[in-house]
Amino acid sequence: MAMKVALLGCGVVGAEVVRLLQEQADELAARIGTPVEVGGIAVRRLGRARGTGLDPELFTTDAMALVTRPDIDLVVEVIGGIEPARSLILAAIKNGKSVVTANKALLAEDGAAIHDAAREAGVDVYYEAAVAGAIPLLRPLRDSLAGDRVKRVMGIVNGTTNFILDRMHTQGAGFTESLEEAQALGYAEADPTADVEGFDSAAKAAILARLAFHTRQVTAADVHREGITGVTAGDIASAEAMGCVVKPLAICQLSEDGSSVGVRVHPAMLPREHPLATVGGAYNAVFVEAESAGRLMFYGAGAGGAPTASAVLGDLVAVARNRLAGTSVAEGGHDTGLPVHPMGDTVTRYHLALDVADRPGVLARVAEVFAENHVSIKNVRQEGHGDDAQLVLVSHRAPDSALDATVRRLRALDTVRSVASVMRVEALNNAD
Ligand SMILES: NC(=O)C1=CN([C@@H]2O[C@H](COP(=O)(O)OP(=O)(O)OC[C@H]3O[C@@H](n4cnc5c(N)ncnc54)[C@H](O)[C@@H]3O)[C@@H](O)[C@H]2O)C=CC1
Ligand SMILES: N[C@@H](CC=O)C(=O)O
Ligand code: NA
Repeated sequence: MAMKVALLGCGVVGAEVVRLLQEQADELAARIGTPVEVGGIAVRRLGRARGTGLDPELFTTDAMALVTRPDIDLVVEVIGGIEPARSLILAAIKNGKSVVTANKALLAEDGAAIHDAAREAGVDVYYEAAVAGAIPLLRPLRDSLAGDRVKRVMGIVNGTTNFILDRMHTQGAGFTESLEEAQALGYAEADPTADVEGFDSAAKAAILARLAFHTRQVTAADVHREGITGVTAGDIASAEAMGCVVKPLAICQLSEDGSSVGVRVHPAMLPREHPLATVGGAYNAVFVEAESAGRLMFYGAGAGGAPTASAVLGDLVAVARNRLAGTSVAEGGHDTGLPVHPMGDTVTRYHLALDVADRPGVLARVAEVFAENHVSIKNVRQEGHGDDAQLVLVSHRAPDSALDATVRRLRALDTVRSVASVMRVEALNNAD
């Protein structure tokens, strides 16, 4: 007997899911062991010719009636946002349906409750598309690395912001035009503030931290978040002068004593030789460092309709197979309870460009401020002279709170006309 799928949402991702379900119907049936049939599609408005080739009778605006229909086996949620997605997913679970979703915002906020409900109902909730689109990342973290100890996950998990910064570096393009291009290509969220202010990456980082460190204690609200709207042409130029590129990073890291985790999202400078520095366009890439496995890198399309639909279909096959086998994969049952530590306790490295008065004693005074805050300087160089003098400094690793205090103190110095650029610097080798 065919498995019936209810699709919630038919936008950028949903339309591609429908296309693939139709085009690959025979392969999917062979791989699952039974055909998959679209049982209904919930949309916001009826009446548009959707070009799906499907019977118009399949479209409905009553998503709740669709997810609770007795003949539906699997629900694919690609509406996005918190409500009504949460109520629809919980209703589907309660009614014994397995769920596939691409909704990072919801999972980051309420993942624990959704997994609890799924465990209780004996159904699956799979969400590979929610982080880094097409890239197989969540199932490798959940399953393949289940026997290892993950120490750090660091990556580019937002295609829109990587696309914008890449355009700024390679074409000198402006922020607004690059964002519009990313929107036209289907990479951006419905509200692109989610991308450019780091909310999307923060949700993904929370999901990654929970899976990597087996803790239920991380939600998007716990993630230190800085968007890319403050990145200036000056930052880009400063990065290039140092042989670096600016990348939108998400970093989840176990503390040195293993008692807490740091989870942060912010733009950072990366040396050009860093593997993440070469990840251009809307591509995503994620580094995972585990005790026994060492360094692993996952790379591919992190956004866009077809790549995201590929991950949705992969999950659909997995949950359909589980259902046929009468089994489900419970997630989130074990909680290490690891809490998130404040950003100030995270050890980072800063790059600073200071517009200064070019006169004797200025460098000494700047160095003094670093020393007063127990921050060691890795290197310093002066560019220009007279009224155009700029001091460019890179610190050694120090608690973020000490680096932040250093910058605040420097801003107050008479000899520092302005702080032209402040950005964290990440490196492969974390020893210095
Ligand atoms: N576009 C991308 O590259 C990626 C998107 N995602 C996620 O996939 C999900 C969908 O994203 P997109 O397809 O890009 O968004 P979209 O905005 O293109 O599509 C969402 C669709 O849901 C419909 N919708 C809204 N409320 C509804 C309701 N109550 N009932 C039925 N339909 C409703 C909207 O009318 C729209 O057509 C989001 O959770 C997003 O974060 C994940 C990875 C990549
Ligand atoms: N808006 C997101 C889409 C994928 O999650 C992005 O740009 O990465
Ligand atoms: Na993925």
